[in-house]
Amino acid sequence: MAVFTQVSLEDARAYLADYDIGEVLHLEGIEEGVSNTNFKVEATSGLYALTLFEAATPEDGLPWFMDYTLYLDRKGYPAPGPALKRDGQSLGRINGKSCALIKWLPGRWPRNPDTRHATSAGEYLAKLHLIGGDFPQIRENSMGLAAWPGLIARCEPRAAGSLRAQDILAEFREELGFLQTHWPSGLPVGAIHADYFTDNVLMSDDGKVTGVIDYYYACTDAYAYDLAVSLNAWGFTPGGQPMPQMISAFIKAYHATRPLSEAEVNALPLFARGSAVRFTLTRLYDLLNHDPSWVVKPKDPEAFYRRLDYHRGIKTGHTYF
Ligand SMILES: Nc1ncnc2c1ncn2[C@@H]1O[C@H](COP(=O)(O)OP(=O)(O)OP(=O)(O)O)[C@@H](O)[C@H]1O
Ligand SMILES: N[C@@H](CCO)C(=O)O
Repeated sequence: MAVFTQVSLEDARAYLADYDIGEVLHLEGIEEGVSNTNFKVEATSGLYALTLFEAATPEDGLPWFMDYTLYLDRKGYPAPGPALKRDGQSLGRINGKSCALIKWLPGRWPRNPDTRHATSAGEYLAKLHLIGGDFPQIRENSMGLAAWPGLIARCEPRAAGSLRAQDILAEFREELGFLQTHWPSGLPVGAIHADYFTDNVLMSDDGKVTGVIDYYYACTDAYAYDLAVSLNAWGFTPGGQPMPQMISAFIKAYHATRPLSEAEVNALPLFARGSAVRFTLTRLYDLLNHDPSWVVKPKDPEAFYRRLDYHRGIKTGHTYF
């Protein structure tokens, strides 16, 4: 469940009085999600999501996230742009947390995605880069290559009690050396989503993208890195086994919409290794610091760890096609 902070209908009405959204009719806590508190808001002017930002979302990134999603929304991309208060602000505070009222987007994220879903998702990732890539504000990737040594160090104290975690961290220290030496540079860079997982892509019943949500890791980085993150998210079974037909459907649709340069294709295996390390580490950190009394279940780091071996065996990015 993802209602970490309670908000009553009265609290919400008092806060939302600063917006021109009509009367607030209904407020419903959203069970899904692991990072922030979300409510569905029904007002006479339509549906919205009220998000309260919890500790996992960096406070100093909030203005960037709001401006970026507003930019995307205004350019016609299906992003949940923030509603603005009468004073023009998109951010506020409710019950001690920073919050935003954002557009409610239709659709449901695909529970059992097939190549049809992967095709539409690949097309919309490319559109995100084409439409929003030139967003003029810069935000460093706080979960990029430079952050991984620190993430390993933060996992280490808790890993003392787990031989498996120690093995993974020892291997990652070596892998990191390789990634740092070979990390591609000089590729096209712009605003990227950086967390384009199936549960962040809403779709219609016929498998077409209707909304892309959750921009709270978005940043300025290589488009090909965003593609590698997404291939890891869409192209593997929940247990971490590759599904080459899903990888192929996703990358072909991406390439048909935003053609990749040869240098970008060549960078993909390394970027995919890096992204496998990134998500294994954040999941491992969450698992090592998990308190069994918490209702949110930690995600499985092993499933991401398994992706690493697959990408190590890929000699050229053309294999993904
Ligand atoms: N703008 C929106 N439009 C429609 N549905 C939304 C919107 N925002 C959130 N939701 C719904 O709420 C659920 C949880 O939201 P979200 O994934 O953003 O939670 P989170 O805790 O911030 O993220 P995560 O679990 O990925 O870290 C989504 O799966 C979606 O069903
Ligand atoms: N998408 C991430 C979690 C939230 O960013 C994961 O699956 O590990």
